[in-house]
Order: sequence, then C-alpha cells, then structure tokens
Amino acid sequence: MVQTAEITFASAPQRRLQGAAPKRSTEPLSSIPVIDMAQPDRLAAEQLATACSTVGFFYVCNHGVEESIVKEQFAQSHAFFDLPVEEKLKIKANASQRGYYPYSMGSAKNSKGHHDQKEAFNVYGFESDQSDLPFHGHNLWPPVELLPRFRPAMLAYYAAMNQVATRILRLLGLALHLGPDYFLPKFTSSTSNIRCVHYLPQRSQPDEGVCGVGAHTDWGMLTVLATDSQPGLQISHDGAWIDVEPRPGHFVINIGDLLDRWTGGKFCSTLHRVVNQTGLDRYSCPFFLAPAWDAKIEPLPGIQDPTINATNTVVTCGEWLSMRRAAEYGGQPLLAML
Ligand SMILES: O=C(O)CCC(=O)C(=O)O
Ligand SMILES: [Fe+2]
Repeated sequence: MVQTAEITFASAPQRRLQGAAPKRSTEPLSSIPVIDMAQPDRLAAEQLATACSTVGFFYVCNHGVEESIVKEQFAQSHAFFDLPVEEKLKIKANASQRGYYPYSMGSAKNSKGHHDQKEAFNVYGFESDQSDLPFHGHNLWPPVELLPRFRPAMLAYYAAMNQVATRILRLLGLALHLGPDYFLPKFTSSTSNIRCVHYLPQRSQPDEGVCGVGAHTDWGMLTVLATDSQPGLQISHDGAWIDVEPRPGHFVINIGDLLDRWTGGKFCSTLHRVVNQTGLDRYSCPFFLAPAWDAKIEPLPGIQDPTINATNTVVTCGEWLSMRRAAEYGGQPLLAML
C-alpha cells in the first residue's frame, strides 16, 4: 500500500545537493545537443542517454511534425490571448487545471513578491467526470463563434506532441536498457497537457525576481517545447545561465523531476527559467508528458535511489503531481538553495 504520509519530497536539484542522486556534469557546455529523430533508434538512443545524463536538455529535429500544425497552434494562441480579458476570464482555470490562467494565477509569488510575467491556457489530453480529483475534469474552450479554429488547432497540436513524446519514451526505454516498450503501458491514459503561454512585453529583471518564468524544474516525465522566434529560455549549467536559442523546425526537450526520480538521478531534470531580454511579447507552448494518474513510479530495474528506498514508498503519478502543486502553491521553499 502507498503510504502518502511518508513520502519525502524534494526537487531533483535539492536531492542532488543532499547527495541522494548523482551530481550533474561540471564540464563546460559547448552547445545544447541536437538529436536527429530520423536516425535509427539505436543511434538516437545512445545520443539521448548522453544528453539526458549530462545536460538534461536537447533539441530534436526531423521529428515528423508538420510545420502547419505548429503554426496554427501559435496563430490560435495569439488570437486567444488577444481577446478582451472579460472574455478570457469566462473560462478561467479551476481545480481541473484547465482553461485560462491570467497573469498572477499561473504561478505562486516568488520570494521577492513577484509572479511570473505571463498568462497561459491549459488543455489536457484526458477528460474525466471525477471532478473531485485534482487535475480531473473537462477542458474549457472559448466560444466557437469567437474562435472557431481554436479547439481543433489545440487538439491537433496535442496529438502531434504526444506522438513525438511517445517516440522519445521508446528511445528512453532503449537508452535505459529496458526495451522500447517498457514505459508505454504507464502512459496509455496519460495526464499530459499542453500549455499555451504568452509572456508579457516587459523586460525581465531576474535579480529583482521579475522573470517570464522563475527558475524551476518541470514536474513530470519530460517536456516538449515549441517557442516563437523570441529568445528567453535559459538553463542552469555549472553555476551559469546558458541561453537556449530558438531554432526553427526544432523542439526543445527537457527531462522532468518524475523521470529524474524514476532513474535515481541518472537522467537529470535541469533548472531553467525564461528571461525576457527584448521587452517584446513572446509565445511558447510546452507539452508536459506525464504518466497515467494511477501509474506507480517504482525504482526502475537496476536503479538504486536512496530517496525512494529509504522511505520504502512508491508514489503514484497523481500523488506526485498533487504534491508538486501543493509545494509550489503552499509556500514550501522548493528552490531554497538558490
Ligand atoms: O517558454 C519557455 O521557453 C519555457 C517554459 C517553461 O519552462 C515552462 O512552462 O515550464
Ligand atoms: Fe519549465
């Protein structure tokens, strides 16, 4: 039985500082790896293993997603955020985590008293009538009369991202010597979501705590990110912030804390943030891949993770996401070491 009371929570970087997981590479980072997804699986999996165990971030190219699907997602995202605020607030996000997050609702205040400088819109791949459970419920949509192409664009984008993520899951299984199908059953009715994000046209001042998104690690398995042509994403490597430049035709992929935990820190989730350096609007759309609500996150075969073993607890994906949310919004200092 899962003993929720005993689950110890620490973000991946905290666990690393506590010695519970391998330390990150301190090699200078010459560039963010690029993985060509048209390569044979064996080669792609080898490169994936290196990227995941050193940087935790990489680009993918030749991923097979039609450019028109990405363009239409961004066009509809612009159209939505351009609506009058009263219209957007009619589909304000509730406990189901779906719908519109105005500026100030999409993040907790940081220690300097600022929210992330963004507004957002969430769509989940699964819908459920069990709306008493967190993250469950039905997607919210703007009226068809206002934005007739919004819903089909978002659902097509979700499906395309899910395909990319599923290919990566297969490569992860190979990279961890578990076989290409190892992870797939845990993701059949996944709790994944896309989030359209509009960063406000305002220069960030990271030292004052004013950021597009403050320093964080992602909660789930991995993230597939599309951005427009505006720079802003930065990753922390060996004490420095490194720019992840937008690259047309590529997605940026990063490891989340759930996979970091699942692999005992072998594959690392990396701190990142968004710093608006231009003062212009910026749009992005992360796809957050997460297992099914009830999927058990047990130590993988051959992986020893003292954090999991010490408490002898197995966490379900649902417990993990709920814990992460409570930590973020309940004032628990996730990133105290910053
Ligand atoms: O917009 C970006 O470039 C990254 C966003 C991000 O890190 C997040 O939403 O978790
Ligand atoms: Fe992130």
